[in-house]
Amino acid sequence: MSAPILLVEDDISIAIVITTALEDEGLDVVRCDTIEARDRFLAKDGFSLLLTDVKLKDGDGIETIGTVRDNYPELPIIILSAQNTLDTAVRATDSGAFEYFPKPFDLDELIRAVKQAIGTSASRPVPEQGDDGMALPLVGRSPPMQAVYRMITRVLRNDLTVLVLGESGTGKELVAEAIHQLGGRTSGPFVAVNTAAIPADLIESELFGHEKGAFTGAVNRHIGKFEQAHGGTLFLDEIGDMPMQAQTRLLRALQSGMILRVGGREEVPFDARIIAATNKDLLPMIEAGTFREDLYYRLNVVPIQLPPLRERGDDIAALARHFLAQAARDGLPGRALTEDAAQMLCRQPWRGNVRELKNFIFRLALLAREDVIDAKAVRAVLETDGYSQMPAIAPPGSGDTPERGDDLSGALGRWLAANSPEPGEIYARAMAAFERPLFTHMLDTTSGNQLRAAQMLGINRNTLRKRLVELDIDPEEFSPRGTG
Ligand SMILES: Nc1ncnc2c1ncn2[C@@H]1O[C@H](COP(=O)(O)OP(=O)(O)OP(=O)(O)O)[C@@H](O)[C@H]1O
Repeated sequence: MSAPILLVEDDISIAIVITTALEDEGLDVVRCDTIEARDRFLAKDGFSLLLTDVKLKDGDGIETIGTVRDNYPELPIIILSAQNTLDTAVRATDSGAFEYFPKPFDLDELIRAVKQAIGTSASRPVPEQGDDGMALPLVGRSPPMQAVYRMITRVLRNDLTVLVLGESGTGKELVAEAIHQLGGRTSGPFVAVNTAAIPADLIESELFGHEKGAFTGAVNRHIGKFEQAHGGTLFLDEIGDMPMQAQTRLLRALQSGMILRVGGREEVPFDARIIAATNKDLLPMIEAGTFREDLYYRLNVVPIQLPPLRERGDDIAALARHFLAQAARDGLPGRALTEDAAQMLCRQPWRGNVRELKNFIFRLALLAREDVIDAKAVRAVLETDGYSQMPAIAPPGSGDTPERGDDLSGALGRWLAANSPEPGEIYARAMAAFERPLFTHMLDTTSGNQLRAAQMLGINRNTLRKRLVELDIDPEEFSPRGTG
């Protein structure tokens, strides 16, 4: 069960309604009605979410959000307000809140936002959206993914054009599907076009359709993707690979809200939300003249940047377990993962991002000999796959970490000269060299209290716990009991 939600609300009837609704969803709620009490609770215990009113007896809930964000950077915040003004909305959004709900609000919507913010909807396979039963498996609660969810919630109630950016396999299409299914166009179709996979001479006819006789082979009228997506969402994947001529036509369509079928005489209006995606860096392409600048600005109304998997290591174990469950639903043997096995997966580089991890997990489910997959079983499949495994993080005193009086650049110089650790492993080794003295110092200061150490560091308690295991640091050694 996740940590409780802290609700700060001084209208007792609203507080009861919200608490009851959240508890009915199996969520734990702690309630208070002042900023002073809020800060006291936050300092005392870990919470999964702060749900706060604006006008409180002892101050303004938004004005003080900055301090909360500084002290608890990973805590998602949802603001509720009776001051239903644009100014409050802007201040709430600027404060970095995950979501803002003017009162009176729709309770179901609030619950949905709460679940999204704390990641429960993301960590379960979620088939609850969409009548066709299609799941929205956006797994991951790491801070970069929380930022992605925040952006997604901001575009659900409008039809703004979204540009999803990120390396291949980071989940761009999944984000587009999530926007479609959670937003207001779910009764219409979700039409995805991979512009890189269509031959250049066919792309305009694919997107905009063609009239009978428009070109040799056009024996019938063809309805293009823009029209097929009527009432729904058109997802233009790999937009960076679109030929120039098609870019021009696309720009014209976006500007006018009308399309012209190839060989057609009259423009027809289209009604589709446009979400585009690319794994390319479009700015150098604009410089090089291969991507239209005006089209870029048309598409880039709301950019959503998906982080590579290596920047959200915290999500790897959850994703791995999610894919094991998916593999079991797909008919592969049901498997579980030990903590050691999950840690080993977290140390892999996953250059192909979530897609690569997913493929690996499916192979693992197929090839493992036992139902419970341990680190040895993971290693065996990694080796058959020819993965170059990241070495274990250097234990203290191995001679491979910066020595006392030596700075990190000194150690880096030595590593580079000796080619050890190997390229590709330097970041992990440098992080270990930096984190080890940092964490031991903080544990020393807090007598081994991990929660306090994590709060002082401004990182999540679970992140600290995970890194301590990886670095083989035993917090017990710093507790008064451990030293005795
Ligand atoms: N956060 C996530 N939770 C669960 N599954 C995910 C997540 N992100 C990606 N996946 C899965 O990983 C695979 C790759 O995702 P997707 O196709 O959306 O990536 P992409 O960024 O669009 O890739 P490309 O740029 O190559 O088209 C899919 O099977 C998708 O379901």
